[in-house]
Amino acid sequence: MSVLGCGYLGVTHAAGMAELGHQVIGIDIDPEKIAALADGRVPFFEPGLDELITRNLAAGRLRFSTSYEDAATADVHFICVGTPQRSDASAADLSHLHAAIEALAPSLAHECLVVGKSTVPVGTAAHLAEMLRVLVPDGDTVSVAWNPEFLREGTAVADTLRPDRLVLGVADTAAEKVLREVYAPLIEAGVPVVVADLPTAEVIKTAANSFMATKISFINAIAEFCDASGADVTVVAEALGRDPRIGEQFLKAGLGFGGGCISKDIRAFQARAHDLGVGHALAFLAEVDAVNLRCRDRVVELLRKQCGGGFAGRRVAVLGAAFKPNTDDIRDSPALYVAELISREGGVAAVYDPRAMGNARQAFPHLTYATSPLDAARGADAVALLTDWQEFATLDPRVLGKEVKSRNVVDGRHLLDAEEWQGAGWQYVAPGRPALQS
Ligand SMILES: NC(=O)c1ccc[n+]([C@@H]2O[C@H](COP(=O)([O-])OP(=O)(O)OC[C@H]3O[C@@H](n4cnc5c(N)ncnc54)[C@H](O)[C@@H]3O)[C@@H](O)[C@H]2O)c1
Ligand SMILES: O=c1ccn([C@@H]2O[C@H](COP(=O)(O)OP(=O)(O)O[C@H]3O[C@H](CO)[C@@H](O)[C@H](O)[C@H]3O)[C@@H](O)[C@H]2O)c(=O)[nH]1
Repeated sequence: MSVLGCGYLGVTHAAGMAELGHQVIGIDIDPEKIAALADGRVPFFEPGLDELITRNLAAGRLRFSTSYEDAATADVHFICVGTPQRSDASAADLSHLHAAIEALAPSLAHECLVVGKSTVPVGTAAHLAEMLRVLVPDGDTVSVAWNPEFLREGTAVADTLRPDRLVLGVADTAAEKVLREVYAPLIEAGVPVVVADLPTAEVIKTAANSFMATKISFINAIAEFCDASGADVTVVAEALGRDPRIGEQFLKAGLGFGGGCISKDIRAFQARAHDLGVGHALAFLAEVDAVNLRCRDRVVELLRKQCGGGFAGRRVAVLGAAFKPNTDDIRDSPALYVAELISREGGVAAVYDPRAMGNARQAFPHLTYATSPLDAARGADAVALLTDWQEFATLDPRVLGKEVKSRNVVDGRHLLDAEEWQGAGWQYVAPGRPALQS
């Protein structure tokens, strides 16, 4: 089989499929990425992925190439290219997807299945099937399926090898049979399968991300309400989460969601709803987005207060650059948004992240970069905890307290032990916990 697009999703999927015993070739247009992968070097940080790739390269089940011709003999082609937000609109940019289909089509001369995994607006699978009918020499032999992916960065390997469910979006039973064969080891191990038609499979993915976004923004809206009413959002969330109908996951308030998926997916979902004449049905997602973006500004405001009303001439230790822990991905990172605002207002944002320093430096070269949390804290007017890396949870507030100019901390991820930090003489503040701020 082939995997087209070797980014966070594609390379994990390629290695995962090889681990299941398939012969896999990963194709990408980025020659540096392919050279690194062929050499067993993963161009980003994802726990456990190096070992998976090294093992499957050595076993001869996994190869990488920049040439679509090398994918010609495969009978299943997984499409994993990016579908980012368009630069001029909230809709998804499908140009990489179209380019991949155009590049693949001339090589398709025998019966095969093209399986989309990228997250797309409903109707995309049907459009790609139409493109293939026109572009492929004997177009009838190619069918299209949609198999959306639910992996999370940071746990991508486990999510691929032990998914919660497999969604098989198919137009006929032949495609379903092929996908059941591809995933046979997982299905035999008990992974539930949901078989759907193509539009349903496409909608399942964007609905899933929209639900998670809504849950996070719900608790962040409650956090705003807590700030006004004197309640504590962490206790509210704990009590809500104990109800199995609500569930405890995705109820962590703070800085809100970022990353390369959720925000762009809820925007693309709304754009598609507008196209289909049902914009009103998903209008609430605009509010979900707005609540989420407000979280970042609310954390900036807490920091501004701690810095005496403005950032000019102040130094803030920014702990975290990745959009979440256990990844080096900084796409739409709330932490870097906050750092950037501090810097723009004349402050020094001294950033430290265990894994994302390289990416952050490249995208935000004008920020200041520290070699450790202590180095970031040296002479700081405030410490901002913005990504919930476990190594930040165990920071000793007494040790850090010796480095800073003023013992001010904003816990944007509700990670730190408020009592411990207050006991060590810090002014601890966190969104949605107003009682701690007096
Ligand atoms: N990252 C995740 O956790 C995740 C999870 C589920 C679904 N998704 C979805 O998967 C898709 C990919 O996301 P990602 O995070 O892996 O993006 P990414 O930007 O990390 O990777 C995309 C890759 O596609 C390559 N590419 C672009 N055009 C190509 C072409 N014509 N042919 C071959 N390769 C091409 C790029 O060079 C890049 O390596 C998106 O639709 C995303 O929404 C991502
Ligand atoms: O209670 C919570 C949970 C998460 N987050 C934030 O939400 C963002 C997204 O987190 P997560 O969903 O774990 O990360 P992703 O790797 O972006 O994964 C999401 O996006 C992927 C791409 O579509 C999907 O495959 C996954 O199922 C979906 O969880 C991060 O910034 C988190 O810090 C919170 O603020 N509070």
